[in-house]
Amino acid sequence: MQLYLVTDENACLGRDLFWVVEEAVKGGVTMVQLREKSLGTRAFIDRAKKMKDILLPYNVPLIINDRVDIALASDADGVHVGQSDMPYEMLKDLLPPEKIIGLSAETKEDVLEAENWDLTYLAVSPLFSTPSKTDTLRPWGMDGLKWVKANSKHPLVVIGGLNETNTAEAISNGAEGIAIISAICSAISPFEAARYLKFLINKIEKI
Ligand SMILES: Cc1ncc(COP(=O)(O)OP(=O)(O)O)c(N)n1
Ligand SMILES: Cc1ncsc1CCOP(=O)(O)O
Ligand SMILES: [Mg+2]
Repeated sequence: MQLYLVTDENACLGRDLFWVVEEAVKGGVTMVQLREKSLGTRAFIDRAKKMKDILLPYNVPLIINDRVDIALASDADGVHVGQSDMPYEMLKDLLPPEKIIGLSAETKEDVLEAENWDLTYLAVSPLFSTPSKTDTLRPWGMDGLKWVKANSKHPLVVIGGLNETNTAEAISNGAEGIAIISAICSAISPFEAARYLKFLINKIEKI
């Protein structure tokens, strides 16, 4: 079960992004996605390399949002793409076979199409509506998650509005990864927020 931190510098309340990420990892985050929407290519590569150096001692994989070139240049562990990013077939050709590939599914059609592909995970996106990303289609909701679980062969990550109040229910309905921006990045203590979410995940895993 993954506690998956997706970064957003704006959500970090003016605190250093690397500090926020390392605190979250110390608290129990098991995977990190570097999500940069306005950084130039060179600055993105530099940031990815620094992030990788920070994550390496914790054995936490680094995923790059959207950009396969940045993932290759920084030797990150994988890429997350959405429905308007690089198509799966091209990604598969460009990435070494051991790299992680995550894909967002926004519709039932996306879920069924992804059955043809060899993904590391499929993201149910967004599970709930969220101010952290507003250019989304209709949220799946818990009933939508149940449908995806019944119709997909892939491990499922949920994203959008996840926090300590709904993590357990998402796991009971089939999520194998909980992806989060604000409930960790904007927490007073990213360490404590991650620790509590990890505690909830461990608790439900034991049931
Ligand atoms: C884990 C995870 N799930 C979904 C998304 C959203 O990806 P996408 O639809 O490509 O939107 P952007 O993040 O690129 O704005 C994600 N990043 N991570
Ligand atoms: C990147 C992304 N993709 C779908 S929802 C979302 C934002 C999730 O942010 P939060 O955890 O703050 O709701
Ligand atoms: Mg994208």
